Amino acid sequence: MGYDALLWLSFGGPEGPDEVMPFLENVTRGRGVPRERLLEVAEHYQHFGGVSPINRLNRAAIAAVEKQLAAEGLDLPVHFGNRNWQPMVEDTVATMKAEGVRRALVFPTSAYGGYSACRQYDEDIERARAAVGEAPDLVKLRQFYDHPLFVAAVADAVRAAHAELGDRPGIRTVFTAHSIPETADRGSGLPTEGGRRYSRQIAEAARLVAAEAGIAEYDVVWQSRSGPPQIPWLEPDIVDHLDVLHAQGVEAVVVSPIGFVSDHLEVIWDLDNEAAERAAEHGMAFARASTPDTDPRFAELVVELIREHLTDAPVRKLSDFPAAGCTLNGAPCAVGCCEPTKRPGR
Ligand SMILES: CC1=C(CCC(=O)O)c2cc3nc(cc4[nH]c(cc5[nH]c(cc1n2)c(C)c5CCC(=O)O)c(CCC(=O)O)c4C)C(CCC(=O)O)=C3C
Ligand SMILES: [Fe+2]
Repeated sequence: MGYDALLWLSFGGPEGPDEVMPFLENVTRGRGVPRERLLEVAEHYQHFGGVSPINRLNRAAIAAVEKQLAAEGLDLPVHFGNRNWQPMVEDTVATMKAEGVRRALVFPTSAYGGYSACRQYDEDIERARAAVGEAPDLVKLRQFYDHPLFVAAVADAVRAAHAELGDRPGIRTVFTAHSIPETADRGSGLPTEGGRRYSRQIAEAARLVAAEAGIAEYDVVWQSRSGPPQIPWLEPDIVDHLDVLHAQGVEAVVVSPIGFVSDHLEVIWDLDNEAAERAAEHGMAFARASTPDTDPRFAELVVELIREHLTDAPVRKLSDFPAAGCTLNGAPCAVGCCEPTKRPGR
């Protein structure tokens, strides 16, 4: 059961003003996102000099994982490729092939199931392999939203944000994730599960983190809605929700972007900017919990997911939902695909 590399597969983001529009065109190709929305989002990027932090954050997380691999005596070179911007995954897989990689594990930088968070990364794998020809076999690691290390890292970040607000009584904790179209959510996961894999996993992760952090009252809301306004997406939006909380007399909020692993542009714009501003308008105290990628447990988590595959270890997870996301060469998830005996590429 040999693997000779790890492919770190992420979303990608621009690294200069001229890269913003071509990046956005890659993201939204054929997805019916209105032009006005694109221009508005381009403004968010230009506000930061056209540079998304996402590539830098991925490189830093990769460096931490490389250290952890070395510390655990695992010889697995890490290659970085993106869906939407350089380094493009097609180029990365071509390099891997040229370097003689025959079989690699893939870590996608999303903890969840659903189309945008999981299935689209399978499509990226398929596209990249097709572009290269006689490509290495690529085995994707599972979804990790309910892994104890993920839950612990997010819970500590939530605790730290509460401490920032002075641990006063009456702080409301609000978990947020990227909104997706209602139809995409309903259609996510195996039909036998009843759909809504994405929003159910988000709700489950929020429940686990709240329990770990000792928080009784919390909300799960959505952010960064895109697409034409007449199409329903998951609601409520975080900014609207702050109005509701204010009307209820809530005076302090901790916002945890549980749907993301890093402080990329959607986090720093939609939360640190828009949501924080709305909270300030209402005179509400606001603290945003950090994302888990900079926590040492994140690198440990990635290496533990790798070890599951290398050693046929059982999955370590806190929810009762079936583990999912392990696929070979971009095939869709199958029932029980992450059980040790059914894992692809054994
Ligand atoms: C579920 C989900 C995640 C979490 C899972 C994961 O992390 O993979 C995620 C992550 C991200 N989304 C990102 C950026 C964007 N997402 C967009 C558009 C969309 N996202 C969607 C969903 C998600 N997105 C959807 C259903 C659309 C509509 C168009 C389509 O169906 O594709 C658009 C287009 C403009 C707009 O309309 O907002 C942009 C620029 C960045 C990078 C930020 C940076 O640059 O730092 C990251 C990490
Ligand atoms: Fe997105």
